[in-house]
Amino acid sequence: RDILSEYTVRCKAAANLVFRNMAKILNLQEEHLVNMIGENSITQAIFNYYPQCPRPDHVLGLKAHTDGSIITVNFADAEGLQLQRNGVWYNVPIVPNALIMNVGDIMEILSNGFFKSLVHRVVTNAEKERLSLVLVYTLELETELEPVSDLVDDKRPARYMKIKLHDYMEKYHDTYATGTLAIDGVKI
Ligand SMILES: O=C(O)CCC(=O)C(=O)O
Ligand SMILES: [Fe+2]
Repeated sequence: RDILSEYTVRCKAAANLVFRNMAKILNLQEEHLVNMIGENSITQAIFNYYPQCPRPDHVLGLKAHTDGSIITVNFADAEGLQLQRNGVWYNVPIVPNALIMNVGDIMEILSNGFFKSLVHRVVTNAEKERLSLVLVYTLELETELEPVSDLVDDKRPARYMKIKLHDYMEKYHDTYATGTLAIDGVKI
């Protein structure tokens, strides 16, 4: 428990570094996202265990989805994670001592679509079991989600409707079950 606690504190520092750089890319004040997220941030730690599977051609470890997070930080002990780009699946390599970070739905909404939530999945492996520790950075469920006002103007109107995170997560779980993407349901 102590190790996990220390790990989350250290990853928060890494996540904040990413939020500062994302803010810069968006031409916002460097601390804009850190401050905004800091006020009501929640971190969830999820362990995923994928046993060896004799039929990887028939069985997925985790089906295609985006994360309902701001960003997700993933530490895995083997390959298996795949990301989708332009309809093609790519393996995410394991780089020693490196973490995998991906943008989630909340960041796509906050950034008014500048950053896109990553479609990803996990494939199974006949020879190896696999373990991943996923840190999901999210917000209090009462948070009203909408694009950052500085990123909305006449030239680039809001591309996502305002929605309470609680209601968004309900859509998220429903669409996860049906295999569609919740983010598509809040686009204007
Ligand atoms: O196991 C992994 O590497 C990814 C897990 C994942 O995508 C998730 O928990 O949302
Ligand atoms: Fe995921």
